[in-house]
This record gives sequence, structure tokens and C-alpha cells, in this order.
Amino acid sequence: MPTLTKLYSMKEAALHNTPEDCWVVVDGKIYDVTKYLEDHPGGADVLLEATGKDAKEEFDDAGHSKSAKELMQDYFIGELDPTPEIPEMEVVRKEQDSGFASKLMDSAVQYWVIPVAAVGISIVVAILCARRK
Ligand code: HEM
Repeated sequence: MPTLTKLYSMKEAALHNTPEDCWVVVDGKIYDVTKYLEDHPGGADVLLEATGKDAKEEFDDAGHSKSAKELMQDYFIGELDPTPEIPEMEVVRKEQDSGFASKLMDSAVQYWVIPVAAVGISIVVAILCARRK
């Protein structure tokens, strides 16, 4: 059965960087270690310094035991959202794009006038020609 894992951006995870509220990211998984800070054998500072990034390398370098990895699961709260965040510049560009698209639509509507007028004129000419005969 699929489980619902909460997804967070790195930006959101990075906000939790104090002794009162500390999240660490290890290999894309997010752990709320606030309650574990004082008990962490590697020290609270190590965990606080590991916030705001994926600390997989530092975690692996510390050579954590199997039991440490099992203990981690108690603090698991979610995963990093794999969807890349759209930078602000692109958001602005997208808005501009939609403005451009709507302008294009407006002018496309105006271009209807030309073929409709052409058809209308053709009909009038055809009627006049038919009457002459
Ligand atoms: C939920 C996350 C974590 C848990 C549950 C955890 C748990 C533990 C445990 C149980 C130990 C004792 C040694 C062992 O049994 O392996 C330990 C040591 C250590 N941990 Fe963590 N740890 C976590 C995250 C981290 C992170 C993110 C870092 C680094 C950025 C880190 C750095 C260290 C260091 C430096 C030691 C000391 C190693 C030594 O003195 O030999 N830990 N940790």
C-alpha cells in the first residue's frame, strides 16, 4: 500500500535551524531532531551546523552504526520535494508569456475580420454577377 510521505523544499527545511526547532536532511530524507539534539553522541552543534543542506556526506563520514540508522527512523518527518523550484525570474517570465499569449489571442480574434469580410465581399460579387447574366 502506498504511504503518504510529506514533501518539503530545501528552503522550508532550512528554516528549522535552531536548538528549539532543528531539521536535518540526510540523503533526501528529512528528520526533526529537535528532541534528539541533547542526546546525539556527536553533539548538538554538529546537527545544527548540518541544517540547510543535504548532510549525507557528513553523516556517512561520521560512520554511523546500524543502530544509529535505525534510531533515525524515529525522527523521520518527510522527504525533499524532487520538483525543482521555479526561480523568481522564470515566474516573471511566465507571467510575461501569458500576457503575450493573451495579446496574441486578442489579435487572432481581430484577424477573423479579414477572412469574414473577404467571404462577404465574394458573396456580394457573386450575387451581382449572377444578376447581370
Ligand atoms: C536523525 C539523525 C541522526 C541520528 C539518529 C544520529 C545518531 C548518532 C549516534 C547513535 C551516534 C553514536 C555512534 C553510532 O552509534 O553510530 C552518532 C554519532 C555521531 N554523529 Fe550522528 N546521528 C544523526 C545525524 C547526524 C548528522 C546529520 C551528522 C553530521 C552532520 C552526525 C554526526 C555525528 C558525529 C560526528 C558523531 C560522532 C562520531 C564519533 O564520535 O565517532 N549525525 N550519531
